[in-house]
Amino acid sequence: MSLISMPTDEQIKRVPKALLHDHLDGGLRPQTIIELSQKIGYKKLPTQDPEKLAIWFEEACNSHSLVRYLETFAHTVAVMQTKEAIIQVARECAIDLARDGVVYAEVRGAPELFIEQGLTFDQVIEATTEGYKQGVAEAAKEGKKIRVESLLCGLRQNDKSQQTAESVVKYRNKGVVGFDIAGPEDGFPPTKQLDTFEYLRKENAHFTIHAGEAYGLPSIWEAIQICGAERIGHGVRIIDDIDFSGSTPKLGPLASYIRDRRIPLELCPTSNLQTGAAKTYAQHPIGQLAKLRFRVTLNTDNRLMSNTSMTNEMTQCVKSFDWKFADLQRVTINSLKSSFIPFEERLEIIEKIVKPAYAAISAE
Ligand SMILES: O=c1[nH]cnc2c1ncn2[C@@H]1O[C@H](CO)[C@@H](O)[C@H]1O
Ligand SMILES: [Zn+2]
Repeated sequence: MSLISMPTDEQIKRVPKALLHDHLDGGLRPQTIIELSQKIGYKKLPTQDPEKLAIWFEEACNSHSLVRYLETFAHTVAVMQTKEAIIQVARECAIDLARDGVVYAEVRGAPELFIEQGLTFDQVIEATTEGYKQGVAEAAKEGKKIRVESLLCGLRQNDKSQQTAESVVKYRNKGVVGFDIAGPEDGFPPTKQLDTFEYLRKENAHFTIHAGEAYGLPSIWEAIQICGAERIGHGVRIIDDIDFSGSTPKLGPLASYIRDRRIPLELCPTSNLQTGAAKTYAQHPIGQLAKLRFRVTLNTDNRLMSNTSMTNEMTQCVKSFDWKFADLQRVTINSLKSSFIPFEERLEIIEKIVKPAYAAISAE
């Protein structure tokens, strides 16, 4: 067997994975939500049964509407208002990712969502970093090596992005590697917060922008050409700028720019099925975009809301698009190349961890 062979389900579980787009408040364990809600007397959960709660989140998110999808975060955010709760959620996040075979993760969260009961931005950020540190140490005891870094999100519909961006600069090299802007896309263009992106560029800080998920090409164009995003969160609708009517696909100017400049797309297929950008996994543009050699990365977005994992996303890609070990390795290396950590540290993970493991597992 070799890199051009098809991995088994069990091998997919074991191959190293890298993740650039995962929301901290979208990945809680259902059991933890229930425990934390009982501790603080939060009464609005639809059920106290962890299995039923998991199903409730997934079904509530299958609405084909990003706005409805985002409403479910009210419950996770409600139980993450203390240092202890944030540490627990972040710790479990690192452990769960490590058990899923993830060796490098950039996990994002919006500090402004966790200050309802008096925490400061600094306390939220430090609790998150502490949680990852504890989770990484616990995973190491299980023999699983993972590195987790934070991205801080501003929200498109609010006005706290500048403060968040300043925190990204303050905590650079102290657990935080970049900025993102999330929230409802339609009606809240990122250009409304242009000053913040200009500030980040002046500070040489890294940032990505959610774009081209619920809204089309103009949103992607704005994120890249006006705001200066290094990566695109989702970006799935770039497919609208590719003409598939002839014998070979023809890229429009924006699609060409993104592919040829190697701008990373943080694709999250299962999440898109829920919010409506594609009907089935097999019809999701990731298959075509990977074939056309865009800088495609594979991500979970919200493991709780989408009932997914990196193993599941990889399994679906193998089933839907006949991906081989080489394709899984390519998206993993793409993620590492596109990560916001220093270049030599990306290379080290690629050369010392990813490539040797793919070579060994694919040779079994
Ligand atoms: O797919 C998405 N698109 C846009 N915003 C999202 C998505 N998933 C989560 N969030 C938003 O990001 C916040 C910080 O983590 C979440 O609270 C949610 O409101
Ligand atoms: Zn997202």
